[in-house]
Amino acid sequence: MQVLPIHSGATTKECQPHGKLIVLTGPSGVGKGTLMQTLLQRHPELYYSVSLTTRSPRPGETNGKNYYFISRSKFEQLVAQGEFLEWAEFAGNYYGTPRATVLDHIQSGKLVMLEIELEGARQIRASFPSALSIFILPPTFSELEKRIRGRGQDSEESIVRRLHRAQTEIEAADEFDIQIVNNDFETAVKEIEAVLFG
Ligand SMILES: Nc1nc2c(ncn2[C@@H]2O[C@H](COP(=O)(O)OP(=O)(O)O)[C@@H](O)[C@H]2O)c(=O)[nH]1
Ligand SMILES: Nc1ncnc2c1ncn2[C@@H]1O[C@H](COP(=O)(O)OP(=O)(O)O)[C@@H](O)[C@H]1O
Repeated sequence: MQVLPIHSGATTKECQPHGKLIVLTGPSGVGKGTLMQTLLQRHPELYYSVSLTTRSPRPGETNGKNYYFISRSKFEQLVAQGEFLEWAEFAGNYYGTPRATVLDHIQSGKLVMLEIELEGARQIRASFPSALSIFILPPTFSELEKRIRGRGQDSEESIVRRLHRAQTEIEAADEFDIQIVNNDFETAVKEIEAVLFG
């Protein structure tokens, strides 16, 4: 009689490849979006989680690519339904990370990238301790202001709110796993690549 082997140890679920959650945070204008774009171009295997926001699209922004642009009432409904992994209000608008798509992609073995502000990054640290968080710092505060103004896409009111918030955000840099100064752009990309890919 043939005896069937008894399997112990890992379940089927545990045998599946597991991805990782990577959080990129830092003040507005520091270069997070530009760094992320470059990383995605160079590493198409990364999965970028497109957030939902109540902010209006900037010229050139596309629904579903940069953000999903939705109304405040829709956003609040999704919050009530528990659809966000994290969410926060920033400079008068809501921003949030869709829970289901992110968890699905981690489960399927992807490196999932979030580009989010401080409060959301703190929520991820609390609810997802295995996530790796990277804080992007400007070389100086005046360079940060130069970048936000140079981008030329925000109203004066919005710029002032972002700069005010930036001071608090920069003070929180040490809460995160890794700090990278985005002074020379290419150096900063290489430093993030070293963190992601060893
Ligand atoms: N908490 C949270 N913050 C987000 C999310 N998506 C974007 N943000 C952050 O919200 C802030 C404002 O984003 P945005 O209006 O696009 O302005 P920008 O970062 O100055 O270009 C930035 O710090 C983003 O990183 C999200 O899903 N959750
Ligand atoms: N290392 C850098 N040196 C100079 N300018 C930069 C650098 N990184 C990004 N920038 C510029 O700074 C501005 C803000 O960058 P952006 O990616 O929109 O920031 P964030 O997404 O953090 O708000 C953009 O005009 C971008 O081209």
